[in-house]
Amino acid sequence: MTGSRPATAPSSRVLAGCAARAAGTVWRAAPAHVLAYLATTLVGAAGPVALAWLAKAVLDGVASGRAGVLPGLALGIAAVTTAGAAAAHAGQYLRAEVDRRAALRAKDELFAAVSGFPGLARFESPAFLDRLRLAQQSASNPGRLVDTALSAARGALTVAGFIGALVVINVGFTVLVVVSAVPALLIELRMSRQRVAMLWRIGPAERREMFYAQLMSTVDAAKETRLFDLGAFLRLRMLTELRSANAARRRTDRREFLVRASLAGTSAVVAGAGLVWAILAAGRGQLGVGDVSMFVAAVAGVQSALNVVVSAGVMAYEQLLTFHHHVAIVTAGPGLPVPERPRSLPPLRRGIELRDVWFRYSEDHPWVLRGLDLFIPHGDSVALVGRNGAGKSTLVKLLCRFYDPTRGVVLWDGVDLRDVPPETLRARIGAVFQDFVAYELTAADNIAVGDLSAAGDRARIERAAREAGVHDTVEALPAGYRTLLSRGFRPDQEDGTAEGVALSGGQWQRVALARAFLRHDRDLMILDEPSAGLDPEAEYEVHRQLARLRGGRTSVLVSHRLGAVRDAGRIVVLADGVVTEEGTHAALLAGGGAYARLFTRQAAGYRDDAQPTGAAR
Ligand SMILES: Nc1ncnc2c1ncn2[C@@H]1O[C@H](COP(=O)(O)OP(=O)(O)OP(=O)(O)O)[C@@H](O)[C@H]1O
Repeated sequence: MTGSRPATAPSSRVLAGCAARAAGTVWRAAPAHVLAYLATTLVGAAGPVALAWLAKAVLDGVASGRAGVLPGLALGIAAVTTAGAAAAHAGQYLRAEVDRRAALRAKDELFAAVSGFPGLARFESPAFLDRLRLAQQSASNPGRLVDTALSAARGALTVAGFIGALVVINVGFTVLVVVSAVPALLIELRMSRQRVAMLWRIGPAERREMFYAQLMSTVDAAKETRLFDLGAFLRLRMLTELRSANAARRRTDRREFLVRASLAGTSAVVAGAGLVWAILAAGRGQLGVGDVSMFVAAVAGVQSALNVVVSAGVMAYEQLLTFHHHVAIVTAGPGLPVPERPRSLPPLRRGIELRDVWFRYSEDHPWVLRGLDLFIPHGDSVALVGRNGAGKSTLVKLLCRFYDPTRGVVLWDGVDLRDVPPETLRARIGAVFQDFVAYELTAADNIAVGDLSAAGDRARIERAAREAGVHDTVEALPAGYRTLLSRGFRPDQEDGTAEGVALSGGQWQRVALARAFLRHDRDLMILDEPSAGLDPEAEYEVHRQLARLRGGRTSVLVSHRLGAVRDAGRIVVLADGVVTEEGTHAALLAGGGAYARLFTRQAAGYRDDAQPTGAAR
């Protein structure tokens, strides 16, 4: 449901479900504020009608010379006007507060769902990302829906009040005014469906526009965009996307403008006809001065209140259509099959087996793994090597169950990973990923994300940092472990943290390693290029530490630096989606296969570099 394009507008049953969900969200977020807002709405709705009746009474009193009633009526007008003004201001505050509280709740619900998706596939689906953007934009919709529903109710009350007055004066005309609003409602509903469909169509262009804008405004891309002089190129691309989105919006706006102008013209004709009739009737003595005043106020009141009802209904419909994306995401389910009867995952005893594993990222993508068989014995270190794109990182992602194999199974001591809740599996795994995240958080938090139970436990964090060889670097930062590892945010004054800093690539690599060291006691440690970016001494030191801490535990190491993998208990070469060679460093060298060729080539590179120094001696 979340991964595909919505071909048609959701059915009215689905929209009713969305409305119920939005109402529930608002009610749970701010019940007292909603009730108070309801009260101010009632006062606001009753005000204009009461004023029209009071004005009629004043005019009738003046015309009939009953001056005695006038002071009471004047007081009444003053009271109604004051109450209306107070209700309007209180209503404004209450509406904003209901909006804020409901948006907070909706956002919480949305991101709880999104961060709960165990797999990665949805985040690689453009349709899902379009939907997520619209869902984020609709976080305020539940609050706004209350607002629109109340405006509709306010409008309906005003209509009812004025209709009471109009009916007394001219029944036929009353029917005409009300019936003339029906086509307007139908036309507006159709236009709002078209607007929402347009917003969905321009979603990709708007996301691309944001992407180009981000490239031009973030430090990550600043080096390349400046050196390659990409400013004008990116700006042009951004503006092209913006222009195409604008063109679609403009077409919709123009159509709506023309239709609304015609509708307004029709209303004006109806009101004008009413006015002519009232004046002629007054001339014939059929209507008094107060009646004419009431009639004019009632026609204008009914028409404008009907307008309010129609636009509120249409707005609510539009808000529901967008909020539908939110509901689709929060009710989408996990995205990876969840076991009906989940099995527990005992500590690893025998090993992890990939049995005849076939994998491709989607049906439109080529096979990455083609019937791969591999056993990772408990307590052993297995190194994965192979050319770029051979599927090493993909295999690692299957071990973490970010995806399920397209065919075949991954077994943990014989238990299919599909039968285990993903969070249970992941709690048993430690990892450094090739594309680890540089969080814009403090140094301490950046390490603690490896195991949040260590947050606040400075001794544990420091130990991990020492093991990763980054403790001295962090200590030397302006605020030590409290230093923000980003130059993108202002320091938190209250917290006393200093100006943020930027770390070097190798220093970041060590921070990522420190996260893994926090989890060194897990059953399986995955190290995907853990020493990329480290200087040779640091690399040697890190691998020594890893070997010491991991001694007797299971690990999978992915590295192109064959010097780093030679000590692994078993080296596995991947090519063409299968294991082509497997064995110890010595055995593979002796075998003279692909590994031996790669290793000899790398080693020769080092020897060639060393030659001149040796020759000079
Ligand atoms: N998320 C993805 N969606 C689609 N295809 C992907 C995705 N990730 C990787 N691939 C493709 O899968 C293949 C294997 O990629 P993978 O990252 O597993 O290779 P690797 O052996 O780790 O490469 P490297 O040594 O360059 O890191 C590549 O052809 C890549 O284009």
